[in-house]
Amino acid sequence: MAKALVFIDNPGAALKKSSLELLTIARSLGEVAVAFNGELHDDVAAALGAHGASVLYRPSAADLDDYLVAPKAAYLAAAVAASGAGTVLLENTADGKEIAARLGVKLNAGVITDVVGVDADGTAHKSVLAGSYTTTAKARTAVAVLTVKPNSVDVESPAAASTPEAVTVEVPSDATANAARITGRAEKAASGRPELTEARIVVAGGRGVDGNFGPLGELADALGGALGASRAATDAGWIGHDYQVGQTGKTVSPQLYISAGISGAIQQKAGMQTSKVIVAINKDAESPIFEIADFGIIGDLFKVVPQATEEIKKRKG
Ligand SMILES: Cc1cc2nc3c(=O)[nH]c(=O)nc-3n(C[C@H](O)[C@H](O)[C@H](O)COP(=O)(O)OP(=O)(O)OC[C@H]3O[C@@H](n4cnc5c(N)ncnc54)[C@H](O)[C@@H]3O)c2cc1C
Repeated sequence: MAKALVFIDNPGAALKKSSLELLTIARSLGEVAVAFNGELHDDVAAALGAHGASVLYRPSAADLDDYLVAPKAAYLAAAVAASGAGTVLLENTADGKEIAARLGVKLNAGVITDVVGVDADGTAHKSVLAGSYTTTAKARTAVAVLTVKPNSVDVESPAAASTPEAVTVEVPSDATANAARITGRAEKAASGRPELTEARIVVAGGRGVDGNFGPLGELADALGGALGASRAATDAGWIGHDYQVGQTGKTVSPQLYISAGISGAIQQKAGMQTSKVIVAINKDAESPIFEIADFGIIGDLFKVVPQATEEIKKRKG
């Protein structure tokens, strides 16, 4: 039976939705193994079993987080060899893509990034050219490495849970020798909102918010969503660059993307066009954002957004 290996870097106290999505894809490809790095809580190990993992690989070294990603790629290559996996699945984050690239070089494996769907035979679907085309690609190498965008598949649990076997993988002794060591870390203040690239709902604002993200923040909170922004808004210093969606910002693919006061330039679309449902609020009926919106509201966001928030709160009770 074909085997798929899912890499989960620092699973934390509870599995992220994006990890569950990778496990769902892995199960459609064959037998599932997980290679993780960092601490593994008992209930997370149980959740991995409940989502079909039959083997859990842990690195022999506990200090991989002290380096940039190179040693993680070396560990993962060893885990691929131990598991005999034909497909490796990682998150489509900057780190995930760098690990994938390094793994591809180490294993002479085909690497496909920005994946939004995987068929049972390993054919990957990816969104390209600012989301205006979908392409299919299949690696012809013995091992395929795929990085998958969050919110690409619905999470499913298998009928029967397994009790995974724990296996320690020896990290090659030279893995850290030439790797860049991290010399400092500063934790970002938590917003209390979901992570932008993981959120099921994103409320994004552009130049039209004119420096005031307050009403959009209230809508995001009423919906349990994340806040996003166009580059015009981040460049103006109204909100941090972390919030930027687009070609030079983050790529999001939520179930619902609410765009307010954003014109819909190609570079903005590049980061959000694969959203399942797009709602646009703009006072200019000719704005290009309406070309890709599923629902459009022509109006002043400072009138529309608070009304929507109030109505949503009322209905939620
Ligand atoms: C190399 C490169 C990379 C780039 N990368 C990115 C990127 O990653 N992300 C990104 O977003 N952009 C990016 N850009 C910039 C992009 O080209 C646009 O300039 C930018 O997206 C415009 O932002 P905006 O839509 O907020 O502003 P504008 O284009 O100025 O649009 C503002 C909109 O708000 C509407 N509006 C104004 N007031 C209101 C109101 N009260 N109520 C409702 N609507 C209102 C207006 O009708 C208008 O449509 C990049 C550009 C380049 C050249």
